[in-house]
Amino acid sequence: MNSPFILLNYKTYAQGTGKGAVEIAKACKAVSEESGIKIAVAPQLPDIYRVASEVELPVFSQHLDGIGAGSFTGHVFGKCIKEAGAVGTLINHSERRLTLAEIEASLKAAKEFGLRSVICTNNVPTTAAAAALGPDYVAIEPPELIGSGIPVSKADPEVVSGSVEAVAKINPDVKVLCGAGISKGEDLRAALDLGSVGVLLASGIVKARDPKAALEELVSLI
Ligand SMILES: O=C[C@H](O)COP(=O)(O)O
Repeated sequence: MNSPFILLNYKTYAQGTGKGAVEIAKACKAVSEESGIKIAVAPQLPDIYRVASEVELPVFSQHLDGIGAGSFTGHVFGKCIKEAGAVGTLINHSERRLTLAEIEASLKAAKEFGLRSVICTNNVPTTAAAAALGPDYVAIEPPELIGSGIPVSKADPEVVSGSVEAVAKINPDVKVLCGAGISKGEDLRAALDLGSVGVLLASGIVKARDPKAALEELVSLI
């Protein structure tokens, strides 16, 4: 089996801001090396350069706009996050929703700048639609379970297995992540058993008293 992929989104949690962004990335690197499991982090945009410069770990952006160089004040430009050290980006996170046209434009920008793409979705039909666009990953996250501590892989296994099935029919090159409420080893194990290749998670690790110990527990059943 290929290594599962764990993508840790820092959101705007205070613990994952500034210096904390680097400390959590160091914990991720240590656990990735100990376990052999691929771990990447998505800090806030102004922390991308800092984290990527100080820790040898894949860094993702939390968002990317489908714009190019020019008159786009306040937008997130693919070239800029790439040069800051990002290797990929979330697109359409539940807390940063986009229109379908914007999702397609963001994905195009990600491809243009060689950034890996993770399109977030909220149910099986939107996962199917996202897969049709051809990102590297889709990440299925029922919004009601985000930050709840109730793992999607246990509370709503059908949305994960249904997404895996839908994506396999539409574009088998697209890999499926799942997220929302994932924090324990058994949640990750269940997510993989449902056919996803990994998880997108946040609060269970970023807000943990000891993020390294929480990560070690997360990968303990792999
Ligand atoms: O990007 C991460 C997801 O929104 C899941 O967040 P959570 O692990 O805090 O439920």
